[in-house]
Amino acid sequence: MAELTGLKLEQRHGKSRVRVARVWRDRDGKHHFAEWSVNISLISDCLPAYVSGDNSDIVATDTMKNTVYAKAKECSEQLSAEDFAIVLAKHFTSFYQQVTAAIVNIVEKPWERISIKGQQHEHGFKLGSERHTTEVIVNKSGTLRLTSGIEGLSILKTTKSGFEGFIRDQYTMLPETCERMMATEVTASWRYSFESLSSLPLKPLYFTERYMDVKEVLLNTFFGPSKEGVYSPSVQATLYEMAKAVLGRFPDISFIQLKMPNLHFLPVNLPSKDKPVIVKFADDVFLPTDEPHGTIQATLSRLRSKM
Ligand SMILES: O=c1[nH]c(=O)c2[nH]c(=O)[nH]c2[nH]1
Repeated sequence: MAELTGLKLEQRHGKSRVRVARVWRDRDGKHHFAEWSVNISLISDCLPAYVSGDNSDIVATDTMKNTVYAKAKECSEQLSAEDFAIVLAKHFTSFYQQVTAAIVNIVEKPWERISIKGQQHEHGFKLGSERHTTEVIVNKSGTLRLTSGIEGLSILKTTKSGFEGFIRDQYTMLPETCERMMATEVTASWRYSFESLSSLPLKPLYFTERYMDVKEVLLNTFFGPSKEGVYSPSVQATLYEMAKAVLGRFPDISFIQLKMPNLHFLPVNLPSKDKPVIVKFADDVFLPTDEPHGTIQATLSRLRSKM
């Protein structure tokens, strides 16, 4: 932020959607692979570029793009999207005197190792669905804010869901039910409690493992045990249970946000002029819709950090 005469300027500049893929080859022939789309945004002292056309303090966004490839090359061991974002943010804040903070976002493409005849393939991958996301904000002083997440996690259960006891008024048509489908596309993001570069865990792939574990906790809570499942009285209640399970299980997560649209499957009834009816709904034939849909979101955080 800079004060000009009677004006205030807040600015940042960066490069979006820098796509990079990296292969790491083990000595025994196994390959590891990641594909990332990287967004970089730098907060830097480059006021003259805005007010007098003097670019001498500008880190070119083209340089930012090239840095992604150079750092990907330098990372000779497989690393998480979080750690790659940290590598980049650390570089920008330490290498350039002008840069006071770097914000790096990464979306990882869900390439999953394929299995052929039950055996993990050495170098074959197929595209999955949900995506691993991360955002890191690093300041010159070494303070950090690290957020990770999931987007596009589409999940559905065909029973053990209902919605009853809600406000009824002159506009309420929705019948109460204790038997319905429940479908959503989860967007989750959670903040880690590490607040400086020096407090980050050193274990390789720590954040990749955490991502997998958080996803598992979210899914286990949504679905319940394989045979009996778990009853959901509302998307709200299930969302809360999911968020609570994550904070309960992972002491290094201080905050989680969940967005869970309620994707409706409407009962189909086809009346007939003559009896009997053509289709009488019996929890079997549905009309899937995504418009309009309910939007339910919440954040859950600790009042005091467990760390
Ligand atoms: O789980 C639900 N929560 C709602 O807030 C809501 N509103 C609605 O029409 N159906 C549902 N279902």
